[in-house]
Amino acid sequence: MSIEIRQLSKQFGSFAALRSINLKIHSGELLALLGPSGSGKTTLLRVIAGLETADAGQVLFNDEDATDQPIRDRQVGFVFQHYALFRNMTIFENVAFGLRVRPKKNRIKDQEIRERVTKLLKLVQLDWLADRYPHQLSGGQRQRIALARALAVEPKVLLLDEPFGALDAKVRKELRTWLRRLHDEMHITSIFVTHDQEEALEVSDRVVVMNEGRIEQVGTPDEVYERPVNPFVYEFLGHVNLFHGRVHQGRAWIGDVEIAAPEFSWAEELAAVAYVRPHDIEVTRTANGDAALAARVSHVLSVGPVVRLELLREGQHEQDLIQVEISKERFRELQLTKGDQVFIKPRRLDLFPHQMH
Ligand SMILES: Nc1ncnc2c1ncn2[C@@H]1O[C@H](COP(=O)(O)OP(=O)(O)OP(=O)(O)O)[C@@H](O)[C@H]1O
Repeated sequence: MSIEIRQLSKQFGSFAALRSINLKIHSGELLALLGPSGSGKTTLLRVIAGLETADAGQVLFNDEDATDQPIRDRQVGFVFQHYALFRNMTIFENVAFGLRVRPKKNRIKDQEIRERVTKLLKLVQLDWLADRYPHQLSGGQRQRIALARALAVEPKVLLLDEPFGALDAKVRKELRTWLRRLHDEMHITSIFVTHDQEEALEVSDRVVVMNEGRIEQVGTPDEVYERPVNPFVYEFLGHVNLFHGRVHQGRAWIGDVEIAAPEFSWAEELAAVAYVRPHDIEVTRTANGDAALAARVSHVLSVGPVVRLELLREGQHEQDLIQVEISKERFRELQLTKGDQVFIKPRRLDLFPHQMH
């Protein structure tokens, strides 16, 4: 089922939770709604579900207007952050619930319910827990059961609101991979809300970055990470270093370091902010006669294959530490320890002249 959102707006009193949202979700896609707290992710999900009505705009399912369609006709399945499993029912009965409460004319036979529930429990790899009660399961297991329960009624759309939000980091990671695999098997159009960048980038086909009720950017994980359209997306997706500089006729300067910026050939003496990812900074022991920025190593974190350095530029404050990532091999070559002087140069950067926003 494809979904289209047209010019959707929603106010709570005088507060605008959604401001004229437009979005197309392809059939069979796994889409992440990513943004800071209060950016409108849950509200958008609830409007798509029919749990909330918008003040203006439309929701289309398979090109048909579903804006006024009641929730029971929308064929959506939900999974929320806090597993709302029924405590007094076995896991089996929890998954069967949606099928048992159907109106009589749509209800399937007991034998068929049994088969379908067993199949779903196998799908979420928890068929061995069928006779247990929710309190006898771990948090991660309960979320998988919540998903099986949502899938039982064969929804056309699956909506997940911070499904792994209440779980610890390790379980979250496992469930992410698991959700991705499950989606690849089922191909149900799915939208999940998260404020965790890594989760959105790792799991989804496309990411929708939201901020203050608006969509800032929509794209594949690679697109939004590698080519953010504005400073907000840049800062929201992973670590980024900010350098202040200037642009003039296709050249940019950060301190004495000069970098080609052909896309700004029109610029005349503009102040600019340069965004540089930690792995796009080159570190050397000596300046080799080139213009470079002098800095001092203030912290080294060398766990794993990538070494993270925190550097303090000369004349800058502690709060302006520069994060750099280099390979362990390069780190060994440089033999750096805390307090050493280094020279840095951005290898790749994105410039945002001040006048642009
Ligand atoms: N029923 C409501 N009444 C009044 N204000 C609301 C209501 N629901 C949401 N809001 C407000 O709308 C804004 C958007 O809320 P929403 O839950 O969509 O954000 P979110 O991006 O999902 O945030 P979070 O990650 O914290 O869940 C918030 O400022 C919230 O306080």
